[in-house]
Amino acid sequence: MISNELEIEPWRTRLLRDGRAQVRDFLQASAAERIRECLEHEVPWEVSQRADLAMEGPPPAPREDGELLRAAYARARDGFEFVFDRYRMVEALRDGRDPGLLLHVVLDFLNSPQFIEFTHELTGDSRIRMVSAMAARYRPGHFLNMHNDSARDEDRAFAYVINLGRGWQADWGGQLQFFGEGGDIVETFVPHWNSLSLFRVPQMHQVTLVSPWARDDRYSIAGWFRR
Ligand SMILES: O=C(O)CCC(=O)C(=O)O
Ligand SMILES: [Fe+2]
Repeated sequence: MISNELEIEPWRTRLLRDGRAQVRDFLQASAAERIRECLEHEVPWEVSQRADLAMEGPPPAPREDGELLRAAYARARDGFEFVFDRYRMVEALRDGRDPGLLLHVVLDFLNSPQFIEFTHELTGDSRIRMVSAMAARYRPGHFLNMHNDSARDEDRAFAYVINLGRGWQADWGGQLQFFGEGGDIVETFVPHWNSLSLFRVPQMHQVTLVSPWARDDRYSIAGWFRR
């Protein structure tokens, strides 16, 4: 599933130095295509908002989500907020939902001895023992504002994002951005097709609003390498 051409050493050095890196052409091209097909046509998406606002059923259609977005933007004035569509891969596999969905195979692969060994080599952290995963779809107007990924009940070593939006351009929004001490943006990762964004946790970051003129949705599989 991972590209045979991937060189690990340069990325490991970069991660040690900067605490973040973006690897291009991460998956084998055919795997990236097949997973993207699954994300686009087979996944039963749900709206992801803050837990206290849980919404039942599928997300509203693009032109019918104005009210949901306006309410989220209003709440975002007061603090941490996000809206995007998600599919909780770990829970779905555990609960036996959606049999035959390719994402189940992906989750098993991410937790195979072979992939866990790869996370050790890539990050230099040999205490990583599992990989969590969720699929995400950011449509125009979706966003995830500033947060640091720390969690009380999980030992998250690194966050990862496999980006599967096609031909993503820097002016489509949906950028993964990192904040420095002074509140400036210190690095931006454009979610290029089939790239792997990787960063040490905790670290302040955001996903900027996806533009109305984006010609694709920002699809991804993301989660944490956990100890
Ligand atoms: O999609 C991304 O680039 C980052 C997502 C993220 O920060 C998260 O899900 O916590
Ligand atoms: Fe995050």
